[in-house]
Parts: sequence; C-alpha cells; structure tokens
Amino acid sequence: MRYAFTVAQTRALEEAAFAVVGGAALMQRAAHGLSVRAADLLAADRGAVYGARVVVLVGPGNNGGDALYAGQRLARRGCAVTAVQALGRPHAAGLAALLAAGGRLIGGDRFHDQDLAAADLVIDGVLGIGGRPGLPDDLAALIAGAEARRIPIVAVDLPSGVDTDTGQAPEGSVRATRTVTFGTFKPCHLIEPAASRCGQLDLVDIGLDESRTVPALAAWEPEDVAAHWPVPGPTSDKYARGVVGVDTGSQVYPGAGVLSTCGAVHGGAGMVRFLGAPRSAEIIVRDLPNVVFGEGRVQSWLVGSGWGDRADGDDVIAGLVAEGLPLVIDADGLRYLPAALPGNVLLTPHAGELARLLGIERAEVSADPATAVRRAADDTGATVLLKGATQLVAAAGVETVEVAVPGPAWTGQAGSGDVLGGLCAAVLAAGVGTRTAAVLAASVQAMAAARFPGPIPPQQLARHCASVIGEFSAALLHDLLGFVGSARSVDRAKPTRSSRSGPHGRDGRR
Ligand SMILES: NC(=O)C1=CN([C@@H]2O[C@H](COP(=O)(O)OP(=O)(O)OC[C@H]3O[C@@H](n4cnc5c(N)ncnc54)[C@H](OP(=O)(O)O)[C@@H]3O)[C@@H](O)[C@H]2O)[C@@H](O)CC1
Ligand SMILES: [K+]
Repeated sequence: MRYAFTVAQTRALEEAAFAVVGGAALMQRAAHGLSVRAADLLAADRGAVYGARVVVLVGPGNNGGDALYAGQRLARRGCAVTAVQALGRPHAAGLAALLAAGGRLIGGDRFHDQDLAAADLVIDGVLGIGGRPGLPDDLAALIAGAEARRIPIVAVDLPSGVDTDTGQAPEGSVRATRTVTFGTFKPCHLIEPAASRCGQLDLVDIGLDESRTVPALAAWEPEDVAAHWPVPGPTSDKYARGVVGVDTGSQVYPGAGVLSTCGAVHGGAGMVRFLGAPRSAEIIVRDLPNVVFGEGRVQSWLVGSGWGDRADGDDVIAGLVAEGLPLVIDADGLRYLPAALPGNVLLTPHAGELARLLGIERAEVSADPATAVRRAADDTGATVLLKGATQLVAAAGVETVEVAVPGPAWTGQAGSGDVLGGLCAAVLAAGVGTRTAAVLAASVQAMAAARFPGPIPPQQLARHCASVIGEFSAALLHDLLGFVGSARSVDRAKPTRSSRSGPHGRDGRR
C-alpha cells in the first residue's frame, strides 16, 4: 500500500522533523537520496557516473536547493554539472556548494535547446510542493527539447508544472523518466494525468513520521489485492462464495445486461440470478448457462447498467435499499437515487455521471477527482467508485480515498463499466466490505488489462479477470498445502496489521 499526503500535511510533517534535526539536515538527506538515484541511472545508461554531463534546471525554492546539493555530489563523483537558472534566484547555499565542487551556473536566457545536445541527464529542480501548476512557455519548450532528444529526466520530488494535490498536469509540465520524492508520496504521484508523468517512482526516507496523520490517499498494489481477495476456503459452497442478483439491461441495451452478468460470473460469484431484461436473458441463457433466472436467495444486488429510461427505477432502487443487502448501482440507475443511502450501497459513476450527481461540470470532476468522489460519498451517504484513468473509492465520513491498482487505457471502452459492476457485486456477495470490494474489483480489471493488453472486448477481459483471480487462489493453495501452483506469478503477501487498518488509519474518520 502506498499512502499519499497533501502539501499542507507534508509541510506539517516537515515542520515536526525540522524541530528535531533542522531544515538543513532534511535537505541534505533529500539531496543524498537524489544524487544516489541519479548516479544509478547514469551508471545503468552509460556504464559510468564519472565523466557524465548533467544539466540541473534550478527554480527559486528548496526544490532547486535539493537539486543543487545533488549536483554538488555528482560533481564530486566526476560529472560535469551545469546548473541552469530556470526560474527566479537559486538557493544561495546550494549554489555555493555546487560551484565549490566545480559545477557552473548559466542564466536561463543564455541556455538553449542545442546546449542540451550533449547532456546525459537532466535534473528537474524547478518546482516542488511550493509550485503553482504550469510552467512558463520558454521553460516548457526547453524541457520538451530534452524529452524529444530522449535525455533521461530525474524530477526532484515531483515533475515541475503538475498540481501536487489534485494530480492535474497542464500542458508543458515535465514528463520524467524517474521521480525521486522525499518523506511521503503526494497525490500527484498517484492520480492521473500527473502520475504517469512521474516515470519510475522512488521514495527517499528523510525521517518524517507520518504514522499519526490520516493520509489523503491509500493506493493499492497488486500484492494487496491478492492478499485481500475472497478466495474460497476448503469447505466453501456456492452460498459461501455468494449469490449475486442482477437486474440490468433493457430492450434497447441488452448487451449491458449480458456484460454485467459476465462480470459477476467471472468475478467468482457462487451463483448469479438474472432478473433483468428478457432480451438480455435470451443471450445469457445461451452464453452463460450457469446463470439462473428464478427469484430466490441473493447476497448482493447489481442494478442500473443499460436500463435507459425506466418508469419503475425509483421503486426498484428504493425497494432494494430497504432490503438492506449490499447493492451496486451503476449507470442509468444513478438517475433514480433516493435522498440518503447507507454505506453498503456502492455507486459506480464515471466522471460525467459523477458530475451530474454533484450538479457540477465534468471538467470540475477531472480537475480534482479525489475531492469530487469524497464529496459524492458525503452527500449521498453511499460508497462511491469513480471509474476512469485513476479509479478512486470514497466512503461517507472517511478522510482517506482509496486508489485502485492502475492499468492500461485498453479498459476505456464500452462495456468495461458493466463488467466492473458485476465484479463489484461478486466480491460484495462474498461478504467483503463495500469500500474494499470496490477497490478489489477495479484493481483486478486493471491487472487483467495489464496482463493481457490490447483491444480485447470486455467479455473476454472478464475471463482474463478470472485468470488473475485464479492466481490468488493458486498462491493460497501453495501457502496451505505446500505445493507450487504452475500458474503462480502473483506474489502473495500477507496483509500486515498496518495495511489493514493500521497507523495510517485507512478506516480513519473525520
Ligand atoms: N520543507 C522541507 O523540509 C524540505 C523540502 N524539500 C524540498 O523543498 C521543496 C519545497 O520547497 P519550497 O517550499 O521552497 O517550494 P518550491 O516548490 O521549491 O518553490 C517555491 C517557489 O517557486 C515560486 N513559484 C511557485 N510556482 C511558480 C510558478 N508556476 N512559476 C513561477 N514561480 C513559481 C514560488 O513563488 P511564490 O509562490 O512565492 O510567488 C516560490 O518562490 C520540496 O518539494 C522538496 O523538494 C526537501 O529539501 C526536504 C526537506
Ligand atoms: K521538480
């Protein structure tokens, strides 16, 4: 699990550490970690650190200070280091240290694209957590030149130009090969589009103590998903695995009914009851013969996908909410919400649907998705899974927003959301809590897309989800019985106390 803290939280953590060791010591720790990772990159790329030509883009704050002190260390290891005054006046002590080690400083107006031609590495120390989003055009053009020449770029703390707390990345923000961050992750490391501008992420321990601060984000990793997936035990029957009731699809959108059922089946439900559109049922009976159609015992419900306009939408949802079972409300079902919902109701909007729910523009959701999803949870009382490039889950009254394992954009296609609704309902039927179920389902779909990338139709991707889930099971059998499952490739880590509820208070309430 990776935890991220906002700028305000990071500043408070740094203040506390300052009081113990002083600001200069923290900067030296940061610069040391940065220089070691920059040197590793140089050694890997060109076989040696000695003799490398390093360009350090320096801004006016401590981010530039970190970069200058790292430049000093690289100069001492035999690199030719040129600091470029990219923005404002550089950190005075850091600059003096670099110059004393043999580095040099050039004014930004005297450094041009062609001067980059010989560089082996660019260090981006323009802006850190004190930065406002966006970079001046001439600086953005210089950075674009380094990217075009495929010169590796190491970002100090975060890629300059991005919005630290929201993950927005205005045109011209740095796209790094590697980002070396200090103390804690920040939201921009985990939320798109900034996250993919970080390249490889490294966290340097500078001695911050975040254990008593509730994180803004908790990002799941594949081993967390494997450790929390509800794998059936030796005595589990279909009711232990869980029965999903599905009321989806319509005469106009029969496919959504089929795909949501497909998601529930391949997500591991013990049984799926389809009670949705007759036209969907005609296809399901042929393609998924294990699905049943009569009323009966159900442990979670999935409704809304492919409904279109539905005259009894309000009544259906009100009735299921009153029943009290875990309930997934997807797509068109989101148009029929009662005023207040309990936390075991999971809403699965994409950005446009979330905007409609909140009565705001889609662009506002995209500008700060973590705030939007948390507000939706607080306003409705439900748990909310925001689908999209970064999949976020928020529960009412809970400060920390969960981030699902990211995957390739191949899941961005019609039908993916229907399958995801089914996956969510399957995990809920197995008895997993709503927030965790939503993160597990979104993560497994992303992991399947990462394992089997390409333009794969959603029903086939659902089958690949089943393969990924099967590996969690193979890992568990290995642990239980001591044999090596042939398909084992997921490293199954036992959840630690801290990853379940721990010091970061994943269940922490405001
Ligand atoms: N604190 C610590 O303990 C540690 C901190 N560390 C390091 O410090 C970094 C944070 O340092 P920082 O606070 O000095 O902020 P930083 O981002 O370097 O620059 C702020 C300056 O930029 C300016 N400016 C902003 N946006 C702009 C824009 N778009 N265009 C133009 N100018 C803009 C802004 O101007 P102003 O807002 O005042 O007008 C201000 O002058 C952090 O990321 C980490 O690398 C590590 O050493 C570990 C210990
Ligand atoms: K930076």
